[in-house]
Amino acid sequence: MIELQNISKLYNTKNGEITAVNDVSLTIHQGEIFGIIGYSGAGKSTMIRLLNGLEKPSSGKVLVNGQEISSISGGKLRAARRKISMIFQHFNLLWSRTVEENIAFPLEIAGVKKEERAKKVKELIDLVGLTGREKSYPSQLSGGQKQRVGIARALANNPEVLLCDEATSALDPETTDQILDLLLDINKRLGLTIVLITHEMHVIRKICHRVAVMEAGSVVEQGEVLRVFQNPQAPITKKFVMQVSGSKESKDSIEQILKAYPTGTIVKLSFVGNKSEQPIIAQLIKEFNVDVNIVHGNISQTANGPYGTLIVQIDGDKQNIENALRHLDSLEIQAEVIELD
Ligand SMILES: Nc1ncnc2c1ncn2[C@@H]1O[C@H](COP(=O)(O)OP(=O)(O)OP(=O)(O)O)[C@@H](O)[C@H]1O
Repeated sequence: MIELQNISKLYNTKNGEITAVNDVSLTIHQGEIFGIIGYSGAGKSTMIRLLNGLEKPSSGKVLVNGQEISSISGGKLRAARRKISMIFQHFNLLWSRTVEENIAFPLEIAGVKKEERAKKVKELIDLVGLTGREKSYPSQLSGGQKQRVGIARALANNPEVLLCDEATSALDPETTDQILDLLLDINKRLGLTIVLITHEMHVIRKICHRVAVMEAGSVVEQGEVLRVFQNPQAPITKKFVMQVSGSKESKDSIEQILKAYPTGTIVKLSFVGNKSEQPIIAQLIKEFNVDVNIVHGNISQTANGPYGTLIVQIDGDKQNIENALRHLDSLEIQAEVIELD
């Protein structure tokens, strides 16, 4: 439903030309939650502005529902943009208006009649869990509640796409999780397509179906979140995955266990879906007559199911270890022998 075809965006600055986005092609399907992750300066904000038609690409096309956002202007662009809504890191609420007046604002602009407006505002307040806070002003709300107002306001005109610009970056971890749960719920209930930009892999892991990783204006990797977690390719993707998989601790643990058990083979197992629930370790010990020490383990839930890594030391007869590794391979569990460098 959203297609970016060979998009580039150049800016002329007094220090010369800057390529903010460099030949990016992406397809975002209807009803999915698509994440764009990158460090500061990677080009994420520029991408969002290209998606909602605030900026025109220097070359390439942006298509939303078959309509070329990048080439229309005036009334046509305004009509197309009504179907694309946005929430922001710092909420962008009107401070002199109450919760219900903030949510009613886009409906007023669209010319919706008073009675219908009140009905819609009530519905939205219920949807985002703000019942009882209708008459509060933004200054009287917590960060999470402010973002709930932002979400309700963004949904007022029944958009087809919700763009989230670092929507949880100003929130503490617990509130972040609550807002992400709300976005997931809205995505499921309304079938709304959500595109979010973030620098936090936790956000991607928790709610996105697919992800694009950006570095210096380019998309260096994209794919299903589970696949990217299990098998990151680009060095920057590996760094992002490390943010949530605790690989740093595992390196320390491996050093410790190598000191304690200088024999055997250290293996990192990665598994997805219900393979993470099988009694794999018990099987290895029973069937292949090897000892298995658990060094480090971690299971994460993603929007597409569980993803786990387990680092183990397998010890015993060399042939038995090889057979055990072959068995893991046949279960389609990724087993990577690791050594410290
Ligand atoms: N209007 C502009 N004029 C000139 N350069 C710009 C403009 N907007 C962005 N840039 C440059 O383009 C590059 C990408 O910026 P962008 O804001 O899209 O990155 P980002 O990933 O969103 O980073 P951040 O999270 O820090 O905003 C940067 O080098 C930035 O300085």
